[in-house]
Amino acid sequence: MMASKSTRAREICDLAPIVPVLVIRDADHARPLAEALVAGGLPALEVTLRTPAALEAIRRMAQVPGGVVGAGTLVTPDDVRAAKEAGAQFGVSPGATEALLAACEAEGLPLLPGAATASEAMRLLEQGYDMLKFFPAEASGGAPALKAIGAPLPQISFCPTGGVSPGNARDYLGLSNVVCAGGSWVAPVDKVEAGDWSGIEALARDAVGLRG
Ligand SMILES: O=C(O)C(=O)C[C@H](O)[C@H](O)COP(=O)(O)O
Repeated sequence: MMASKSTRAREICDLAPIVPVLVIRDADHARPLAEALVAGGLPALEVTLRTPAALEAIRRMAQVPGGVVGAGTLVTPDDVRAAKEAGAQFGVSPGATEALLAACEAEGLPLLPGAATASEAMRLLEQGYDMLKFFPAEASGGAPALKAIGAPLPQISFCPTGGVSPGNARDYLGLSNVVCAGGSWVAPVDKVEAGDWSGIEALARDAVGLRG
């Protein structure tokens, strides 16, 4: 049995029930946004590499006490190197390729790799990863699908992401193979653009209450 390569990713997923998935257009929003989410009880933050501001946002969020900032949307080895250089403490990818896994291992960046099927999850398990992102969660069958995958593969844990909302998060968080879930609803674009940091802190607090 290979040693787990997911030890650090699992620790990060254990920090809170929800990992905010962040799309940041203006790096000036990064620090107050991270402070609001951390204050609300969500310390693990995933900044998607989907905007030109993302790497600068990671740099700034990495300065926020109590936060653990990661880079999402890792697709290529160049993404991995850029994320690491910006100060990301973990990475998240929608799927997994040999090149991506090798780059994360070479850079020492803990990775939460994406899988949507039993075969994808089994291939990652063979390579030492037992904490995975279930993506796209709702489109792949939601909590019933993840529960069914977990029956024969109880040694793999998941962070479902994609379509997770306050309305369905409890369905996922109640599964024995779910450690946390990812979601963008805790940082809605209108609140970020308006600088409504207290509103975002309140959304984070509500998200923490989804477990239990
Ligand atoms: O960009 C990435 O790295 C992704 O993998 C996609 C995100 O995880 C989902 O877009 C979040 O989904 P929503 O919470 O439904 O908005």
